[in-house]
Amino acid sequence: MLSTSTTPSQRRQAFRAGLASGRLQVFPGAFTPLSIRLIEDKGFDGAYISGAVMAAELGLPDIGLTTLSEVAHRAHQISRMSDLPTLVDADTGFGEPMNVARTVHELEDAGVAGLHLEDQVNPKRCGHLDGKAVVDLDTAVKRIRAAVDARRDPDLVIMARTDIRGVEGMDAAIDRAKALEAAGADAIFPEAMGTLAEFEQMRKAVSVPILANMTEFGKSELFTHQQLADVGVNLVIHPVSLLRIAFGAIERALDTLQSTGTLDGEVAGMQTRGRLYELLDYEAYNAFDAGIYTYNGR
Ligand SMILES: C[C@](O)(C(=O)O)[C@H](CC(=O)O)C(=O)O
Ligand SMILES: [Mg+2]
Repeated sequence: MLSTSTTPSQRRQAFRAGLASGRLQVFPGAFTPLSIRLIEDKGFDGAYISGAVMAAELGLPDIGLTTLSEVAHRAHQISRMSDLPTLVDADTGFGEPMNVARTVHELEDAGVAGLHLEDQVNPKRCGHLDGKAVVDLDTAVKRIRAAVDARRDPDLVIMARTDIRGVEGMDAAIDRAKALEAAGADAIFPEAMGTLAEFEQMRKAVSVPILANMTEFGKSELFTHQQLADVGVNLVIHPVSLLRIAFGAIERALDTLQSTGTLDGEVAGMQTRGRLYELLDYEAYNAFDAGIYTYNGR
């Protein structure tokens, strides 16, 4: 009721244990605080908080327009509603190394279990689009060092994302990933890998956990969890999927409403009031009220 029963530190430890478990961790993207309740209810290991989704929900493209305050606020709203560890997209860290340090503090305070910082230049782009540019190695390393040094909770997972594969190719991606690991990154997010063999190559090149981004309409095929586990990937995200699924359904329903004048035919596919209340733990609120208002201590 009201919020999670665990502390951020417990959720960070759970995230680290999951990454070290040898079992693929599956993090669907929670696009709202309510959706993390559903992800938790279905038994997933954690939830991803996507920058692309956050921007889209504000009606903005994912080109670095969202602010640290907006991201931290949303990350807090989502992270506080479940016991699952959350991994948040911190884009390029919102500025220079000192800004990156502040980003880490804000996101730590927001209760996330981990965050990733990427090596794109500002303004950044979706990692699966063409026309991206990356910063030089020194700048990329300084971002990660600043984040690692700023962290107050040693269990906060600092993940380094490299977008260099789509710009300079796989050899450059391997070199950069190694350098980011050496700079203190706890995990590597190799963006826009083309094939399973590339994931495998990356897995062999670094000793920290690696992430696979199974975003739709991107550069990677949508590999199954089994395929990813088989090449040693430690964590998979489905970052924008729930938003795409919801908006696909919403658009179809709006068309139906427009053409038929009723949503009666859509009700069977809707989440019921009962299921919504279950996710909200409505019962517990009733019980709380009953406990307070029926109290007769005299
Ligand atoms: C993972 C990602 O950074 C995100 O913000 O969710 C995006 C996802 C997308 O735009 O499909 C990305 O750059 O891959
Ligand atoms: Mg992003």
